[in-house]
Amino acid sequence: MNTPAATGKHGPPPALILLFLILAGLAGNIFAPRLFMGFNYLFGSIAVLLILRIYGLRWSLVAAMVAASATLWLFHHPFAMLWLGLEPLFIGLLLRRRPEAPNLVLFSALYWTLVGVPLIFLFFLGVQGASLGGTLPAAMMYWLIGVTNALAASLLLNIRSFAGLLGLRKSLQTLSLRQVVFNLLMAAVVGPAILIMVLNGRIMETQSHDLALKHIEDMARLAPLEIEPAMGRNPQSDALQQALAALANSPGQGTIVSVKNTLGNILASSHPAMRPAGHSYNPFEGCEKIPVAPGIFQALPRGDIPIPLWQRVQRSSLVLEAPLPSAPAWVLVIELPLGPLKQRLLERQTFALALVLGLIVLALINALFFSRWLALPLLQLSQVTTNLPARISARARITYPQTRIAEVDRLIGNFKVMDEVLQDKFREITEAKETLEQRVQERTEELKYLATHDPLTHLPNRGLLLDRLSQALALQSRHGKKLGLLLLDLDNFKMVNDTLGHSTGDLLLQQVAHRLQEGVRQMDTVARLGGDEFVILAAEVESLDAMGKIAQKLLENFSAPFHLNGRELFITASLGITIHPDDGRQTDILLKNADTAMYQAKKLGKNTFQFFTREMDQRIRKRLDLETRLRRALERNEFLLHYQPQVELSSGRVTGVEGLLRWCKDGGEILVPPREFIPILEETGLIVPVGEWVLQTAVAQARQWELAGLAPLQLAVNISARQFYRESLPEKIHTILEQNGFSSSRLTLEITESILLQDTGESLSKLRTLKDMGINIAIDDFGTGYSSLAYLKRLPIDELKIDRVFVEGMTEDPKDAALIEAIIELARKLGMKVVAEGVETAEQLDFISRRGCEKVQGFFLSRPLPAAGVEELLKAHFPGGEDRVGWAGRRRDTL
Ligand SMILES: Nc1nc2c(ncn2[C@@H]2O[C@@H]3COP(=O)(O)O[C@H]4[C@@H](O)[C@H](n5cnc6c(=O)[nH]c(N)nc65)O[C@@H]4COP(=O)(O)O[C@H]3[C@H]2O)c(=O)[nH]1
Repeated sequence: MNTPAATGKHGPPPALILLFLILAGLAGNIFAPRLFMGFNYLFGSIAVLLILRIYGLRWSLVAAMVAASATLWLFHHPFAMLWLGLEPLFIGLLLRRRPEAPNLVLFSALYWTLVGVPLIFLFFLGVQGASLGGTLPAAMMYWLIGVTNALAASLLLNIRSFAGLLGLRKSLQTLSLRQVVFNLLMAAVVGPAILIMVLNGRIMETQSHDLALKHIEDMARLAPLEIEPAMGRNPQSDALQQALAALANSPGQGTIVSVKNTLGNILASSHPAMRPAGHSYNPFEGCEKIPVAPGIFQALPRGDIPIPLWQRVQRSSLVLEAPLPSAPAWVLVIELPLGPLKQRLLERQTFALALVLGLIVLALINALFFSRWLALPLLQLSQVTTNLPARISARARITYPQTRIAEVDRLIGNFKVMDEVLQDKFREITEAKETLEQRVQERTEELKYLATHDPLTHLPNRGLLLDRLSQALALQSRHGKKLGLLLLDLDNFKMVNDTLGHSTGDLLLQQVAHRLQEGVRQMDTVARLGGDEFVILAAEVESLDAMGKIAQKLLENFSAPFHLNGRELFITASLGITIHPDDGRQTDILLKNADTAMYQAKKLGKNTFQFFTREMDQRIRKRLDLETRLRRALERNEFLLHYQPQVELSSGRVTGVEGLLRWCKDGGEILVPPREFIPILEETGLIVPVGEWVLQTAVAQARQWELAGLAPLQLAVNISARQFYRESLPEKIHTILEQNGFSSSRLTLEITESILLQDTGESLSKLRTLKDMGINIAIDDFGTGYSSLAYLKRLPIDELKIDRVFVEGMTEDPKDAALIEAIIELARKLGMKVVAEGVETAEQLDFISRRGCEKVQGFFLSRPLPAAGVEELLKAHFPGGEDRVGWAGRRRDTL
């Protein structure tokens, strides 16, 4: 069924409810309780109106027709169907027009006033020919019944459990305060008014009935007394006629007093129409004979007459038939028409009805106004507070309703307070939002800035540089000028960081950035690539010369000292320059070229600048190639150790060997000299695993020689800075010594002075650990570093190795000779041994030995040899560890 209701989930099915309501409507009109005066209470329209609200107009019209069909029987005319059927149509149309105020009672009152009552008048006056006096109360009665039914339907819809039973949809389940107030106010008046009216009607009816009964009983008592003397033996006598007429006149108009025989023929009658005598007379003809009291009956016109009950009652009479005591063959018939009595009653009833109707109309007006007065401020409040947050956020002015109802006024007051609080909160939120947005914007700007700038120096970062570079390249290619990219790297910046701390390093970088910016043109870009690398993008440069001048100027900017945390620091930089379009056309290639050139500048002794050249590129490529090959060399077993003997001058014995790394092809042919590949190993960090391999191999070899019974040798192994600073170095050495069963006292680690420069604290503790393990420490290339000699005092050093450069020049350069003498003297005084490196000639050997140097090492005595070579040498010349064959002496004597 396609009805608007049918939403009840737990109640009976909607179709069943509808059917029930239709039948209830019919029953309400069939079993209409009698009120008074023959009026019945037709309450079928309650069900019809319920159907109208729940199932809509169509079904209510059907229900109205079904319910009104009962009036066919009640009024014996189909006309009533019209006014009963029109009611839901009228109300239904009004409901559609005013869905926001579905006031059934008001709409019903309007219907009955405008349509129902005129139709009733038309029907009773026009069709049935009833009197106005009889129709008026009927019209008022039907008005009252109609409005009361509408009120009952409305109240039923207001009752929660009833609404639930009917399975009302949500919109009907919620109640309108105005409606409820209206209904209650109406019910408070209509209920008692109708009740009083009905009771009053009933009482009056009973009274009038009793009065009529008393009349007829009185007459029945009086009649024999009056009649008998007058009748004699002749019923036709005038005296009897006069006595009957006198009797008939006594109770009131229209009473017929007759005497008839047992056959029912009139003998005498007060009514002239009954005469002449002999007519058959039956007062119950065409009537129902209703017993009222012993011997007294009501003659009520039969129901098949097409008039309503109240009209039939008006036309009824009370009839008494009793044989005369003195002449039992004669029957006294008294017919008392109830019409005049009922007429009087009707007039009084009409008055009462008019009063009640007036009262109800007043109640209706009052309920309408009162409910509106009560509910209006609430309605207005609900309207102004609909979408309150949105209104507040739109800063809309809210005009709150005013009322004299204290509770509602308080509610409105609460809303106002809430509104104010919300306004405040909203303002706060808005302000907070604005602040937040501002912060987000600032932060976004900051992040944008950070994404393109270096936070330390505030210079453009690599990203921004590349961006500007590509823009500049695009512009440059249009107007044909050159563009220079200068890559600047600070010299020994790591040392500043390591020795003076990172914050000083940062300060230096900031000052460098400042100087660089001051040293370039406005149109140029200074960027920081990271670490201590800066790039200057010099646009529109005329020539290479101009570029050189820029580089020179930049370097000169470094001539003044930097002031860092109260210290003065001189720092230099190395610059690599590349030119667009000569050296390349792409950003990454130009950057790489500048880097290559800078690297070259470093190699050339730092504090200088270099232009990029193709050869540099090739060299770099070669180096890269070397690096790649070196990475694989360890796995491929391409490393090898050579050992250079060290000879003790006092005994002429080979007392030690220095392990030296070689990179060989399969056949043993040396691939790259150590001085070329070892720095690469150091730079790449490969020196750490390779150095470990060296230690392992050298120790294993020395132990092998020991086991082979060769003279015990002191094994010297070079340790690079990276290796030295590895935390695990002592443990590693310990393991290697352990694994090979080699004494730590036979191992000498050669470290360079640069190691000691880096972190004295750490190097001291590490040296102590190594020393405590029994290992000897030698300072390699002594004299070439820049360190102060103070460390010699603090550090546990056993040996100084005089660098080859001094030995090389000592025979020609007295300064070298003096230096060597000084070193030997210094070592002796500090309790250290001295080893002279790079002794190539007998003269050098002689010079050195006369100066008191303990040990020598050099090509003059022996080049670094493969392990087998060392073995051969030892076996051939020092079978018992001594130079029994005078090898050392001969070597000395060869020159
Ligand atoms: N012209 C000349 N040279 C002589 C003479 N006597 C010795 N030499 C060379 O002088 C270098 C001595 O080693 P170094 O000063 O420690 O200098 C070493 C050392 O610093 C480093 N090195 C070599 N092997 C290793 C190693 O296993 N580990 C580490 N970290 N560095 C190593 O490579 C440097 C060069 O090693 P090599 O080329 O083997 O060069 C060796 C040796 O062949 C001589 O009379 N005349």
